[in-house]
Amino acid sequence: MEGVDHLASERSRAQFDVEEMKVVWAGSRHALEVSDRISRLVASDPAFRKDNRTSLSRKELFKNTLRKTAHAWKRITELRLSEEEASRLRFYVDEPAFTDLHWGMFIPAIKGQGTEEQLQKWLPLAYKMQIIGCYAQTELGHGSNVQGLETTATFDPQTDEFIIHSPTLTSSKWWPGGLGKVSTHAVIYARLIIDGKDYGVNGFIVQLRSMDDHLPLPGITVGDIGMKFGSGAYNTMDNGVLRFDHVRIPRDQMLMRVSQVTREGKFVQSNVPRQLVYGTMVYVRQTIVADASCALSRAVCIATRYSAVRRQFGSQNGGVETQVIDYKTQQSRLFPLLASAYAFRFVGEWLKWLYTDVTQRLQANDFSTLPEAHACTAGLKSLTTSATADGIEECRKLCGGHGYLCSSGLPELFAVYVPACTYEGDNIVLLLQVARFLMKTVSQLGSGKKPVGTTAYMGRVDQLMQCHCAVQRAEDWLKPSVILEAFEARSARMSVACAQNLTNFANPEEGFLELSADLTEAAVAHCQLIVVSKFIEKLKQDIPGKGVKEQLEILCNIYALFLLHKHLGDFLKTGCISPKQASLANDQLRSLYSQARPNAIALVDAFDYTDHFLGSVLGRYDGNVYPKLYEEAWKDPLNDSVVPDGYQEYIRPMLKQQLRNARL
Ligand SMILES: CCCCCCCC/C=C\CCCCC/C=C/C(=O)SCCNC(=O)CCNC(=O)[C@H](O)C(C)(C)COP(=O)(O)OP(=O)(O)OC[C@H]1O[C@@H](n2cnc3c(N)ncnc32)[C@H](O)[C@@H]1OP(=O)(O)O
Ligand SMILES: Cc1cc2nc3c(=O)[nH]c(=O)nc-3n(C[C@H](O)[C@H](O)[C@H](O)COP(=O)(O)OP(=O)(O)OC[C@H]3O[C@@H](n4cnc5c(N)ncnc54)[C@H](O)[C@@H]3O)c2cc1C
Repeated sequence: MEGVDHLASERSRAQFDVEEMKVVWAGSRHALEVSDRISRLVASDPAFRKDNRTSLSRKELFKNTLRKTAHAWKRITELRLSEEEASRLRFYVDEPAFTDLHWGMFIPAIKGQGTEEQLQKWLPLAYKMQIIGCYAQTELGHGSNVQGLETTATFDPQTDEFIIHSPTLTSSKWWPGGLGKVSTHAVIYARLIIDGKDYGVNGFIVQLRSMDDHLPLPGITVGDIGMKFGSGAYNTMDNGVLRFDHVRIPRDQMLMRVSQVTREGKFVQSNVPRQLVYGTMVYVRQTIVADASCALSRAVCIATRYSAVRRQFGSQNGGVETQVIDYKTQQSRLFPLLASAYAFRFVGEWLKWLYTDVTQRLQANDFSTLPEAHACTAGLKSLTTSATADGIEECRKLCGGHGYLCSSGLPELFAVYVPACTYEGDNIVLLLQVARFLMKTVSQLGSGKKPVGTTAYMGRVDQLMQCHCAVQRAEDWLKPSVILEAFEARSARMSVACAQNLTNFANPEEGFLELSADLTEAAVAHCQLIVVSKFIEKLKQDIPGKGVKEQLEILCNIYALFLLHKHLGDFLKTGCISPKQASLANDQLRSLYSQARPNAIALVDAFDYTDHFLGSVLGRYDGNVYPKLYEEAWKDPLNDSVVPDGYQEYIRPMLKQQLRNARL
């Protein structure tokens, strides 16, 4: 029934002020106003339709993306949207495109690694999209091992130029988004060679295509690397391959904030750490954490609404059947994901603050917090993207068979999202960075150097190695101090155990390789502690609105106790809690699911997603699922004709053959 809200009774059960929760989710009243206005603007513009995406060929899909990005840019300029509004518009258009890399990596790379003169020259062009750029770091042979990149930038003192060259097949740039067909320019990463000496990997701005006819400039070979996972999905993006044959660029196109090359060919290292060459990755990893909460909340919104609509079993005497959301198994799979979406939102907010703080410190030549910022962005990127990718797939299963239909929105969401576990650093490689940071922290404990920030708890290692969890009744698990102590003790004990095991190896690097699986588990424990503690910190703030804080407390406890349940082996093995306390935690978790149940629909409404953005028949705001599923099926191109194309060639002869055989 059109116009009827099938979820109205669910909404009426909510025990909190949804409008105020929307403000908490958005981050501020202003952010909510902008998001709400821009999402409706996109949803009401037919140029941003996306319901036919999965049935287009690659070429049609790509051209469609070009059309949408051009239309988006037209609207941004016509309406004179601010940077914040423009970025919300691109987000709600919801189609991976070269613009993600232009705004998300090319511009930040120049901003972070360019000198003042370079910013003045390149940024105005990039902001007006008079040039389009990408971030070309990864090569066919090396992605994770950035030090292993092979592209060379050799200084020629005769002409005051760098010669950019791809010496081997494996040195071909491979993967950069926006490179294949669109970008006119790239920030490329290459080994700096002066007078035969290798000064390591640095960034260079290189023009790739003519500004007149878009043809590759001499010495440049460039193209798309081919179809990727899933129909539609990430195939809107032109991930590319790029080779250089002795391409010359002026010396002032090396990004020179971190290191410089003088006219005479002298290499000069600034007083900033070399690791700032990796700064763009720190920035993007931070944005990816915030994005994880968006992708997960979207899947959870679809699965929650559908779980309230869907009914199976349980009817007596012809009465209505049970809503699947009322099954405890459904709740125990769905509600931790709902809680995770909120948890990732808040840790993303905090990480943004951390990134801003480290950036300000760097400007004042204070580099002390850079290692922590690197560890936090790397670790949280890894943790949240892995959980989100798994969570989207779980949401598909929570929707039963219908979740497998493209019209559920979940297959495409999964296909677009899952590479987040790989890009911007493979998740295991990033956890190993966190583990290195933790091992360094543990090794310095006796030296009098006090750990700070997210490792401050390690300063209480003696107490954490011995403490006993105080839980006696299930409700004791609701105390934030109890939860924090259990997570801190688990993390500290796992790190210390790894550090002790490492001392059994004569060569520490060999030991690190041998113990790397344990080390990644210690890193996960540390990162989960960060997420739990930032959720708890968030709840210490003044949060207005009837019942809003109470709901967030329930979600925070669900998130923490779900992790405890999932990683029970860690907690028991390290002796942080007893089997009896584990069982009490489980009792408490069940009770929390019952408390979340009446609020579930309102908690996903608080994400404030339009039906256009969700792109899901199952997740419709009005819950009118079945008629729309039925309608959608008839729109499939296969249903354009009643008898399928191919009947005459293949089906009919087969049937006739069977008939002949039967007569014989
Ligand atoms: C783009 C817009 C994004 C918006 C997001 C919103 C929505 C997104 C949706 C769609 C868009 C998707 C776009 C995807 C785009 C993808 C882009 C890419 O993938 S770009 C390529 C990324 N590549 C990587 O991440 C490579 C991974 N490898 C590395 O980072 C490193 O090289 C390494 C693994 C860390 C290197 O390890 P190694 O041991 O060899 O280190 P060294 O180089 O020797 O360095 C040692 C010391 O330096 C410290 N370090 C390392 N990295 C950093 C850093 N980034 N910052 C600070 N410090 C760092 C390291 O810890 C060592 O320190 P010490 O131990 O010596 O103290
Ligand atoms: C959709 C997508 C978009 C991308 N966009 C860009 C872009 O715009 N620009 C760009 O420059 N790059 C881009 N990339 C490349 C991306 O950054 C790399 O693919 C990524 O960093 C992983 O590197 P790799 O491919 O070399 O993986 P590998 O390192 O080869 O990983 C293969 C396996 O080896 C394991 N492994 C590797 N090293 C270690 C180790 N030290 N210890 C234990 N295990 C290890 C990994 O865990 C993984 O299981 C993109 C990739 C994708 C998929």
